[in-house]
Amino acid sequence: MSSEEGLSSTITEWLFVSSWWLLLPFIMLLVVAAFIVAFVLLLYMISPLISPKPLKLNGAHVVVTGGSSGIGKSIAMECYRQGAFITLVARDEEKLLRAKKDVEKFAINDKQVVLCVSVDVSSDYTQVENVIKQAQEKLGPVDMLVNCAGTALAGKFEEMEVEDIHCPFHLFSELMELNYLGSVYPSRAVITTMKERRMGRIVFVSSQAGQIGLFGYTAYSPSKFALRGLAEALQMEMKPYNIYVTLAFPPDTDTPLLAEENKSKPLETKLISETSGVWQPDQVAKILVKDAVQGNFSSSVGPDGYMLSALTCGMSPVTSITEGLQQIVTMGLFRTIALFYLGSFDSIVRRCMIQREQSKAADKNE
Ligand SMILES: NC(=O)C1=CN([C@@H]2O[C@H](COP(=O)(O)OP(=O)(O)OC[C@H]3O[C@@H](n4cnc5c(N)ncnc54)[C@H](OP(=O)(O)O)[C@@H]3O)[C@@H](O)[C@H]2O)C=CC1
Ligand SMILES: CCCCCCCCCCCCCCCC(=O)[C@@H](N)CO
Repeated sequence: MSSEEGLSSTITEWLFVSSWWLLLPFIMLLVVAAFIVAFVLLLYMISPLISPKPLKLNGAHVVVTGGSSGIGKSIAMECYRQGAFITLVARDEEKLLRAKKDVEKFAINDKQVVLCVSVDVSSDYTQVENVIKQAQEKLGPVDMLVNCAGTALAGKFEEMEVEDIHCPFHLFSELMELNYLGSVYPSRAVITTMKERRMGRIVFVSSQAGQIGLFGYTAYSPSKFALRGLAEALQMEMKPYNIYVTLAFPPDTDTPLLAEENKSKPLETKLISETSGVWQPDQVAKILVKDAVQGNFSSSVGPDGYMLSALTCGMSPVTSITEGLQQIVTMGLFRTIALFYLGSFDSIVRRCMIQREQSKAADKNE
């Protein structure tokens, strides 16, 4: 037997006798995996085309409504720390001046300025337009607007603000006016210049209660959900002009507003909100500013915030490949987890109701 014959018979033997084809599924799996890896790599290669160019805060003019307290003040401090010029907008002038002093502590050069303007962002568009004009004259065109002025009140639907006979739904319209229109007006006032300059950032501060409707937030949640519609529509209009919109969803944050809100918060709302904990305004501000600078559409805080944003992304714009891939992969898993959360929220509500009825019955018996 020649050596050639020997070789071919070994090959035939290997092909037909040994069970190499058992490996076939694994080989196919490998090929599929290789394709997926190549696809993801390709996506990453084109990602700079999708992701916006980061905004340079150094020397930029940042307007923060609600900048005299809480989250807004922390946002102003964070931007100042990165070299920005700040305009603080709120009503109470004394509070504004105190906040200005706090923000100025974070200066990184001696050219930086903090300007205070007192206006109600929700009552009259012309007034808002005028103060924005004044601010632009003093500190230059607005590079970033943060709409943070807002308020909250929790309570049961049928128990809120019935004492005002002229407008029984006073609270509902008030929250809509401040939280929604109070963000529309300043945004409208800065958008023309931003479009002309082909640059800018607009931030809306919604809430986790703007992602899910929660017990006690029948007035508050809608005012925060409304911001999402505004942000999505505005982003689609503004993208070709290189203007990026960020919608932030903070969890409970340790501010004067939360303290005030807690005084009258139903027990159900308290117990449900505890799920995602209480955060510090500095933590929230740092994340928000980073996302706004990068031009990310949504900004969330903490693991619950992350899950909630991935779960409720819907048709909102995607600003990075990583974000899109994460949403695709995690959607089903997060919905599964969410069902357990929803079950536990329902049982909190039921338990509180039973407890209330029992204590009512006990009171009657006395
Ligand atoms: N704290 C929390 O748990 C969370 C808060 N948020 C949202 O974050 C935003 C800020 O909240 P937070 O920092 O806690 O609140 P604060 O009450 O601490 O600050 C609110 C700021 O808004 C200003 N403001 C209120 N009404 C008006 C108005 N009509 N015109 C102009 N400025 C106004 C206030 O100043 P002045 O009264 O002098 O006008 C103040 O500077 C709100 O939109 C809130 O809904 C979202 C999620 C969680
Ligand atoms: C996978 C699914 C995860 C689900 C997690 C759900 C967590 C729900 C927590 C809701 C907290 C609401 C905070 C509202 C804060 C606010 O806006 C007011 N404090 C304003 O003052």
